[in-house]
Amino acid sequence: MGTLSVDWVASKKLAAKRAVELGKPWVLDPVGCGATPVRTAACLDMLACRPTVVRGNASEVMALQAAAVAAAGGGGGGGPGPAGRVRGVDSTAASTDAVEAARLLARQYGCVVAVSGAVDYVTDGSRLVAVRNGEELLTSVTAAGCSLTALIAAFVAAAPGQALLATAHAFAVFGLAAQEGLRLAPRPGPGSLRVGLLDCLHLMDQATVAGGALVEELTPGS
Ligand SMILES: Nc1ncnc2c1ncn2[C@@H]1O[C@H](COP(=O)(O)OP(=O)(O)OP(=O)(O)O)[C@@H](O)[C@H]1O
Ligand SMILES: Cc1ncsc1CCO
Repeated sequence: MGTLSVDWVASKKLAAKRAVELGKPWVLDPVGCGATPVRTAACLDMLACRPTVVRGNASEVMALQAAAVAAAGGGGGGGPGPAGRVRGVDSTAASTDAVEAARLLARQYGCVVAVSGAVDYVTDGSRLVAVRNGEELLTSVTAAGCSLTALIAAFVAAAPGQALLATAHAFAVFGLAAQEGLRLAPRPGPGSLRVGLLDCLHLMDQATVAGGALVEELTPGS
């Protein structure tokens, strides 16, 4: 979502609508959804433009889902509840708490919804995939989540028919790059992590992904 100036919001909507017309996937990152009414309304407006994937932290996904239900005239308009309350752009809830909201949102909008956290969850409303390649220090790197969203967009653009698995593997690659970046860092802090993450994303190879990606399908019966 970034900055919500009038021109930016209008531009985002035009870009999303054109992408849909051209059959190109796009990803919504509902930054700070639930933090202010203006941000929530803007996120809902973007959701109506039919993203291929929504990627947020637990609080953002729960707030967006509650707002989507309210907008559709259903109950639940009273906000996301204590677990999903948003403090600025950071999550105050665990990703596990947002799985059901993610599933409902994915069903309502026919998109993939991904929740980042200690375990990352990705769902298309039917299937559910967990990714366990997280690195906790990433939460101290500003805009790590936004960068992850950009990586998801690249993966989904490369495999548009497989948005669920492309999203899950973007999480895995991002986490692996962070872990390796931290291992190679001169000091174990967020500044060094930021640089190490970029280096390791650039140097990522197939063997590292094949050997390290912890992507697990949790769909019942799978
Ligand atoms: N508790 C945690 N333990 C391990 N990894 C985590 C944890 N929380 C988040 N991550 C990882 O951090 C990355 C960013 O996710 P996060 O949920 O912090 O996004 P965000 O809140 O949208 O970030 P930002 O606001 O900085 O853009 C993801 O790759 C996720 O796997
Ligand atoms: C939009 C934006 N600008 C800096 S950080 C950030 C997103 C934090 O999630």
